[in-house]
Amino acid sequence: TRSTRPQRMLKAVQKNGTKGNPESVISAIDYFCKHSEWAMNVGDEKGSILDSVVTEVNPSTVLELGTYCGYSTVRIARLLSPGTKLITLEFNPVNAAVARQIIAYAGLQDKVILVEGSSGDLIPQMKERFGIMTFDFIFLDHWKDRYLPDIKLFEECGLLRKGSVLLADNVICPGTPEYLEYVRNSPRYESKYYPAHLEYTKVEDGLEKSVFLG
Ligand SMILES: O=C(NC/C=C/[C@H]1O[C@@H](n2cnc3cncnc32)[C@H](O)[C@@H]1O)c1cc([N+](=O)[O-])cc(O)c1O
Ligand SMILES: [Mg+2]
Repeated sequence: TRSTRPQRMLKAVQKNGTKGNPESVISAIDYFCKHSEWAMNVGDEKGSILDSVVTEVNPSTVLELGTYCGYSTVRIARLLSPGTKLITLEFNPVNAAVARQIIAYAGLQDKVILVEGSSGDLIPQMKERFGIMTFDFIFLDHWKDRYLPDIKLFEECGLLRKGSVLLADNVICPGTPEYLEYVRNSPRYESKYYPAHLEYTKVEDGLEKSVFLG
C-alpha cells in the first residue's frame, strides 16, 4: 500500500539529516514540510517559542500529548538536562513507529519514553507506570477536542503542582475554544498567549502557556 506522509518524512530525515544531530533532523523536517509536503509539526516559528519555554522551565518531568512524527519530541528532548526523560503519548502505531526512528536518528532515544496508547487511558496510569508524582511541563498537540478533557484529567489525577506549566499548540488554528475559555477563566491558572502562525504558513495561530496555581 502507498506510504504515509510520516513515512515519507522519515525517508527525508534519513536522506538529508545527520545521524546523532538533532538540529539537522529538525531542519530536515522543516525543509520537507516547506518544499515537499506540508505536515502538522509544530514547525520552526512556534518551535522556537516551545524551545524558549522549555529552557525557561528546565523541567525534570515532561509529558507530550500527540507525538505524531516526533518533531516536537526532538525539539524538547534536545534541551533537557542530563538524566531527564520526556514521556510522549501516541496512539497511532504507524506514526509511533516513524517517531521512534526519527527520535533514534537524532540520537535522543535515551531521553524519550514513547508510549503507544490514548491520553485518556494513559494519563491515569502515569503515577503507577512511571513513578511520576507531578509534571513540571506538559506540551499539548494532539486532537484538539481532547485538550479540555485531558487537562481536567491531570487535575483529577493530581498530576499538577503549583507552577506546573502547560503549553498548548493550535489554540487559534485549528483552534481549541473550550480549552482556551477554561484556562483563561479558571482561577487555578495564569494563562498567556504567544502569537505566531500555523506551521509553514501565514495563517494566524499561537501557543497558550498556562501555569497551574495549585
Ligand atoms: O490536528 C492536529 N493535530 C492532531 C495530532 C494528532 C497526532 O496525535 C495523535 N493523537 C491524537 N490524540 C491522541 C491522544 N492520545 C495519544 N495520541 C493522540 C494522533 O495519532 C496523531 O499522531 C493539527 C492540525 C493542524 N492543522 O492545521 O490542521 C495543525 C496542527 O499543528 C495540529 O497539531
Ligand atoms: Mg499542532
